[in-house]
Amino acid sequence: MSAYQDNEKYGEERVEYTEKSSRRASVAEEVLDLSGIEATAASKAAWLISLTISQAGLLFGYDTGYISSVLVTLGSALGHELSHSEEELVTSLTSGGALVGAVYAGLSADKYGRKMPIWVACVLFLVGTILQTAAFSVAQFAVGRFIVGLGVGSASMIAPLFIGEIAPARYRGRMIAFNNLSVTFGQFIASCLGAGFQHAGPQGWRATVGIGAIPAITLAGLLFFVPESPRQLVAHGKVEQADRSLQKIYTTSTEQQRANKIKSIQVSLEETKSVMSETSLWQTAGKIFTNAATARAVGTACIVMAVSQLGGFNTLMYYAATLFAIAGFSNATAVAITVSATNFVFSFVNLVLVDRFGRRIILCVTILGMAICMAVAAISFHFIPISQADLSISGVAPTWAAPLLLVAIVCYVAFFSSGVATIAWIGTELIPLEVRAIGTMFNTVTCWSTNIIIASTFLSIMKGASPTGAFSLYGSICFLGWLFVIFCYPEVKGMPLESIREVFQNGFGVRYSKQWQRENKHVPKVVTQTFGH
Ligand SMILES: O[C@H]1[C@H](O)[C@@H](O)[C@H](O)[C@@H](O)[C@H]1O
Repeated sequence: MSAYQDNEKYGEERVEYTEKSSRRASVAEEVLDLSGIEATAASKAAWLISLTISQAGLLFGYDTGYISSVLVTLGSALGHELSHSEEELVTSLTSGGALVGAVYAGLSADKYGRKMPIWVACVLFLVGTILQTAAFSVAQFAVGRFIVGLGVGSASMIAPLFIGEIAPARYRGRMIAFNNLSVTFGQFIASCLGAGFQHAGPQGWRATVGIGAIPAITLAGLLFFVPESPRQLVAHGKVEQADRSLQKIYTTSTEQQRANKIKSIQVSLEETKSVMSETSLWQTAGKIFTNAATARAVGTACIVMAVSQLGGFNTLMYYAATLFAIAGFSNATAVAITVSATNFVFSFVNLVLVDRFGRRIILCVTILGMAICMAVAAISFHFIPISQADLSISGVAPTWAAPLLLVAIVCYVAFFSSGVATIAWIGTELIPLEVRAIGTMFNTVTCWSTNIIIASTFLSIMKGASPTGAFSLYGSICFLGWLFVIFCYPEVKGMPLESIREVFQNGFGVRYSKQWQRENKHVPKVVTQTFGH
């Protein structure tokens, strides 16, 4: 059976599946018309464009990744040694900035297109980086961290959205997962450079921070060669430009196929507009909570995002070197590389597994794994004598305790990265179209607000409740998250949008989705997944 026939057969089933609602059926037919263009090979340009935009992810990763090594190498370069609360402040200010940046980018993206917010992010990255690199006071460093955060938030919101819009449907999952891979790659590079520049003297950290300016400049330059999102161009009535942009992405497409694609974009824009124009932004947001099915869909995405953050991963990303120094490792910045390296390597694993095995089974296995690893880390800490007053080592630990801690942390990161790290972002596929934009923003806001909680309380919790207490807390959150997934997370792998809507109609749809998966096991998947931050 040819790819086209496959699509046709699949389309028929999809239309049948959605015949309850004529409006949904008509949307399915619109999607059917795209089978031709979606079957054409993705051009080199499409990949190059995604690669370029993914640099925004790299910047997000780099700027959240270097703080771990910088905290332990700053010394008194900012006038005095930082107290634990100052460390928490400069760390969480980037998350705070990201929260503001994501909201701003989310609200203005439709007005200014996708490229402009990325350019703005590049400028913010650059200004924030210069301020930090040249800082001799905590205040200047803190302001720089906040400004960089604004860029991180904007990048975390726009890059996946942009990629989702230019990517041919067949490659969308991989292209967006690639963006997350760039985040983890940025974090990995940051920890390697941080460990390297530690040996360049007391001001070496300035080089680690300053290097972040390079990708910001190259991204700003390369962006001139990237076409604006066809969806954005159509939304602003620039149909001819949209056609040229599509031609670059689908090089072997015919004029008719591109016309169909543009028509389908117009239909989907109309749908969104008719819902949005009859209501204000707040009313649209209100819709999420007044419609039980929508509330369940958005709630599920946000809860999984919250688990990904409150489960404690970023305490390791931001404080790994501090933590390993507390646990008695002599070259803590080098040991901290294991965290970012594991994170990077296992995001490849997610990329390979997520469409094959589905989200639910991966989450069930990996979140439980995270909970168990946190419990082992808590037990290891129990045997390492740490004074709670100043988090310094105050005795001799059994020889197995620190290595066991390291193994537990590495396994935890592997579970995190191959599962909930990326799936938390993919979760926006659960959100119905009419509230997708605002729902996606809720998801991103959930990410950064829970991230702030983690980043600004880690050292205080370690001091107040002991390291064992802190890690038990994160382990318990993972365990609760696991229970949530078991009872409430439906499997929507390969499901058309119209069916995802049905999933949440009567409850969380775990059983419904299982049945759907069984019935559609052998149906080829085309134009079915939506991803995006
Ligand atoms: O998906 C990303 C990524 O995995 C990063 O490593 C992590 O720092 C972020 O918090 C997360 O949202």
